[in-house]
Amino acid sequence: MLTNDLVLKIENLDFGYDKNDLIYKDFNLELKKGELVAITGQSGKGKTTLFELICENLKPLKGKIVSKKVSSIYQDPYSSFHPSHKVLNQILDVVDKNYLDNNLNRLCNELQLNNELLEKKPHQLSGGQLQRCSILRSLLMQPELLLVDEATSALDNIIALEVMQLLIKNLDRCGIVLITHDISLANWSADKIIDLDRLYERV
Ligand SMILES: Nc1ncnc2c1ncn2[C@@H]1O[C@H](COP(=O)(O)OP(=O)(O)OP(=O)(O)O)[C@@H](O)[C@H]1O
Repeated sequence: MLTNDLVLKIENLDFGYDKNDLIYKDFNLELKKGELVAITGQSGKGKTTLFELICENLKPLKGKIVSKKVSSIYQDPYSSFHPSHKVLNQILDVVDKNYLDNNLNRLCNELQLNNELLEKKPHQLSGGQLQRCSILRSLLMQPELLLVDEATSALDNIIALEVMQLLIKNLDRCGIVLITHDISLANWSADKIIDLDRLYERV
């Protein structure tokens, strides 16, 4: 159980795909509602692996991970939608109807999405449009922990900045773990940066 404002607690985590080659060794992380932690590091350092562990797709070799309600936004939005169903149906399937009725228009405006796009199937949208749909769905799910994996890299610069601002605006409701290669984005947005190349924390 997580108390108070904590949305994620990782305690003494050991993990490696090979137990003789650990990616995480005695790793600890606590995140509260309202906080954004950025995970940076070169390719292959274990950023995606951390998300897989938090989502319980992988099991720690040692230690414990506890989180509140998680939603994820991935780099490739086509991987988060079923190709043969309309985007809107794939949002309706996972979102509370009352919350959707009260928030859909506001969020569509903020994400610069028009309703007609939601009536289409994923492959009929551009990567950037579908990514904004994926962000819309995640926010409508009212997560307490939002995992964001390079989600703005498919968007052009201005929209990427606006989307990051929108995510940060939602911080009063959740905590965010952001994977990024963009050090200036990490510096600008994060309360804490974990650099997997060095595994040190800066507050
Ligand atoms: N299913 C798997 N089985 C075995 N090894 C894996 C598996 N998935 C990833 N790895 C290895 O674990 C290490 C960490 O991979 P991970 O995908 O977490 O890195 P990353 O930091 O997210 O990289 P990138 O920035 O390229 O996405 C890499 O060396 C990778 O080859």
